[in-house]
Parts: sequence; C-alpha cells; structure tokens
Amino acid sequence: MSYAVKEMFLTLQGEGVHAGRRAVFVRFAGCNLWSGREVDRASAICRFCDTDFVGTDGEGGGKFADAAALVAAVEGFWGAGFERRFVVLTGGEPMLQIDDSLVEALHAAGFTIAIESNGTIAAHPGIDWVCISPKAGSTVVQRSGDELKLVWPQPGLDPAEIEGWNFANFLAQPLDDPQADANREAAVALVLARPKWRLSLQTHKLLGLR
Ligand SMILES: C[S@@+](CC[C@H](N)C(=O)[O-])C[C@H]1O[C@@H](n2cnc3c(N)ncnc32)[C@H](O)[C@@H]1O
Ligand SMILES: Nc1nc2[nH]cc(C(=O)O)c2c(=O)[nH]1
Ligand code: SF4
Ligand SMILES: [Mg+2]
Repeated sequence: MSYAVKEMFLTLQGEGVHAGRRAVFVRFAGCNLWSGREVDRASAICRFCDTDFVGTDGEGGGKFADAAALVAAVEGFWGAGFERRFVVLTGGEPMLQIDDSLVEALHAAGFTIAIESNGTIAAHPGIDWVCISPKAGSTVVQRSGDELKLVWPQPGLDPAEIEGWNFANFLAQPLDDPQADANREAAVALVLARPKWRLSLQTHKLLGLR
C-alpha cells in the first residue's frame, strides 16, 4: 500500500506520558471526523482540531510508495547513531492508513511505535504505545490502551464513564481555543476532582517546537 503523509519531523513529544521524549512525528493526511477544510469545520464531528492535515505538501511530507520508503524517511529524520528509536504516528487519523507492512517495517528498523488516534478505528495490535483521544459525537471502538487523552472541556463526554475504559493512564488536556485560560482551569479542576486523572499540557506549543 502507499501512504499519504502531510508532514514528517524530528521533535520532542509535546503531550501525554511521553512528553519531553525525542521522537519522529509522521502526520498522515486525512481524517474521518473532519475534512480539514475550514468551510466544513462547523458541521464536522470534531470541530476543535488544531492541525492542518490536508494534502501531502508539508515539510517531510509526500506520497510514499511502500512501507520501506516511508521507514527510510523516518530513519533519516531520526539520524544515524542514536539509540531508543521512537516514532509517533499521528494525523489526521493515522489508523486510516496504518497496516501490517508499516508496523512490521518500523519494528524491523528498531522503532518503538506510538500512535495518536481518535479511537473510532481499532488500533493496530502491533503498536507499542496506544494513545486514544475520544471525540464527542463519535463512537469510540478502541477502549483500551496505554493512554487516554481527553481534551477538556468537551460537552458530551463524561470523565466518570471514560474512567471505566481499560487504559493505563488517564490524562486531561486543556482545549486550545480562544478560551484557553478558562480551559486550563477546567482541566485542573477535573484532575483535582478525580484523582485517576493527570494533566497533559501541549508543551511543544509553550516551547515553540513543532
Ligand atoms: C491532531 S490530533 C491527531 C490524532 C487523532 N486524529 C486524534 O484526534 O487523536 C492529535 C492530538 O491533538 C489533540 N488536539 C487536537 N486539537 C486540539 C486542541 N484544539 N486543543 C488541545 N488538543 C487538541 C487531539 O485530541 C489529539 O490528542
Ligand atoms: N511536538 C509535538 N507533540 C505532539 N504530540 C501530539 C501531537 C499531534 O499533533 O498528534 C504533537 C505535535 O504536533 N507536536
Ligand atoms: S479527530 Fe484528530 S485529526 Fe481529526 S479533526 Fe479531530 S483532532 Fe483533528
Ligand atoms: Mg499537534
């Protein structure tokens, strides 16, 4: 299979349990909860997206003919001579494109594979670190994994119900929108009220990283 990638870059994982870790990000093009076009945002299922995932024209992006070509590019961004190879597959919705060949080829190259997914498509079982971020109005089929990252506040989602899902870590991440200050307070309030949860900040934005 070929893969459509919006952009690829070396950075620090900004969010969640692995925040601060050196990582190559692969941002797949396309999502099943929003077209990515601003004219469609108000009618989309997911309306708060902070990401451009349309097309393959970003830095490091492109159409990759097969898994070998994509993995070669990931290895190039990681660089030679560095241990603990770590790749984060995101998007858009990465589970629209991740398949056996890609997971096998990344593992053969020595990468630990993390995913950032909206959970509406079952995560590939070979992925090493599954982070699911549920969206109100969608049906989350992937209710187990390593990290549940709830963007908060989010009307229509109930932390008490989500706590019953089978995740090793529960994180509340403030919604980045024009009410960011109030959203940060709301996320802190959630964590203070429910000890199962921890705060996730988008540290790459604070640091000016990609
Ligand atoms: C752009 S999404 C791509 C992966 C996948 N489609 C998903 O939603 O999980 C990456 C992460 O950014 C989060 N995110 C998107 N927009 C955000 C915003 N405005 N504020 C805070 N987090 C946001 C998502 O919930 C998700 O955890
Ligand atoms: N540095 C950095 N960390 C991230 N963690 C999740 C991201 C995403 O967009 O999936 C992201 C991102 O875009 N940049
Ligand atoms: S599901 Fe993820 S990529 Fe899709 S629109 Fe929402 S935040 Fe953006
Ligand atoms: Mg992002």
